[in-house]
Amino acid sequence: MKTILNYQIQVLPKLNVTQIGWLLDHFDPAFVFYDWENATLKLCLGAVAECFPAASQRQNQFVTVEKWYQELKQQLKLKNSGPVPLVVGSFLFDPLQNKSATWSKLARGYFFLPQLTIYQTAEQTVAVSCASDSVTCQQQLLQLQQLLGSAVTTTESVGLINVTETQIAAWQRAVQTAITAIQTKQLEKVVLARMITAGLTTRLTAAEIWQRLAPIKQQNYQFLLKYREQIFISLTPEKLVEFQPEQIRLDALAGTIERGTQKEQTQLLGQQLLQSTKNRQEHQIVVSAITNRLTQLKLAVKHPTEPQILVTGSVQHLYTPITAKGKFDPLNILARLHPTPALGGQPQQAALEFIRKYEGWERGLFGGPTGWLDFAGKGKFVVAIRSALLDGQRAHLFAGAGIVAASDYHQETVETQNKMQPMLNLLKGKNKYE
Ligand SMILES: C=C(O[C@H]1C=CC=C(C(=O)O)[C@@H]1O)C(=O)O
Repeated sequence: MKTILNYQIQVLPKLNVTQIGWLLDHFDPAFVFYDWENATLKLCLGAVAECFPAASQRQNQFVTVEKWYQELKQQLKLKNSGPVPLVVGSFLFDPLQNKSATWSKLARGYFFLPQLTIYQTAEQTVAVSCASDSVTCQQQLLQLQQLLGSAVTTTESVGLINVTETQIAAWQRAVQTAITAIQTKQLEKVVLARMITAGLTTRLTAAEIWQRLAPIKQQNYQFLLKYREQIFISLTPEKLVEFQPEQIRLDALAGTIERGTQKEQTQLLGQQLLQSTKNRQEHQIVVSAITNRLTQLKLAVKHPTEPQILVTGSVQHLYTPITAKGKFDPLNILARLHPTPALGGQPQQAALEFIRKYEGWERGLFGGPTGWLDFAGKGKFVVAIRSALLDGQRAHLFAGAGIVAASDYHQETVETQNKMQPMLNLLKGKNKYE
């Protein structure tokens, strides 16, 4: 007999950061996603159903989620209006990379249909409770009310110890190898990333991490995914794709320069970035690849001819907003787009093989699409860069840089350092992010 999934909606008072943190600590799995573009927050707690996108290497991770999502869609009795349940989670960057111990619990990627989804906008906060029967839906809403009433702040003072990067010399050699491969036309571009590992004096809870992440007001998406006590967080400026009915919006983001301490200096550096041939080339490869892939799917693609500047907390980027219209299947779009040359390279397969061979560690969820998809034609996925994996008293931080023929490994090292800085500050508990 086919299972039926019900859901119920309840309006709530606005949640504060303490309450959000409290809920994150009380549920596993838990996911929170703050979207700076429309100032909305989605808080997803407990699982009605789960999916591990890369559980089998034989099947494409997007196909696995598509099948699971379609089954859920058939089970859901969708109402005509109001908020609806979502599926949320993270795909792996590359399921074919060699496995390491780092990503233990999250090594197959992770998606779930939440028991409770809380939508918070400037105007209202609404909870959607989902379960196989209406009594459970009610109980979940009651439990939520009780937890919200008992929320207290937890603050840990954490120190960083042993910040290590065993592979820095190897990474710089890989950058040199990439430059040679590009100069000899084996590749056009490849993105190489670094991982640093830090010991923490104490284990950080999801609540504590969210209390540090949430106040960071930059043009960044913020998310936290907790699964069996492993916590993956990101402060990413890069939207991969936003799905709206018959329209998608994307970002081409590639080409980087530092930002200044003063506004004028930042603007001057921005001008320099716009005039840099190396960065323009790095950027154009991404715009062309996205445009080609979408055109092949018979979508009508539009974008400005000149890139703009996007300023984040520690660096600034060349940025081109892209829109595409037509009929599409969201998971097929994700499968075609990921990885764009902003995270993989060009040509895509040759770049992936280069990364597998030379990067020397497992990217796991770093650089993968993370986000949500509802059952009414909407969704949004960001690229999980400027991210960190917290596992007990250990933190792994990740950041990469696009390598083209004119790259210089010293500059790419500084660039990746700058990209990691906001996450390092967060772990150190520094609060000057504005
Ligand atoms: C791969 C990362 O950044 C990408 C996104 C924007 C700019 C990039 C660059 O200029 O290299 C990268 O392609 C990262 O932050 O880990």
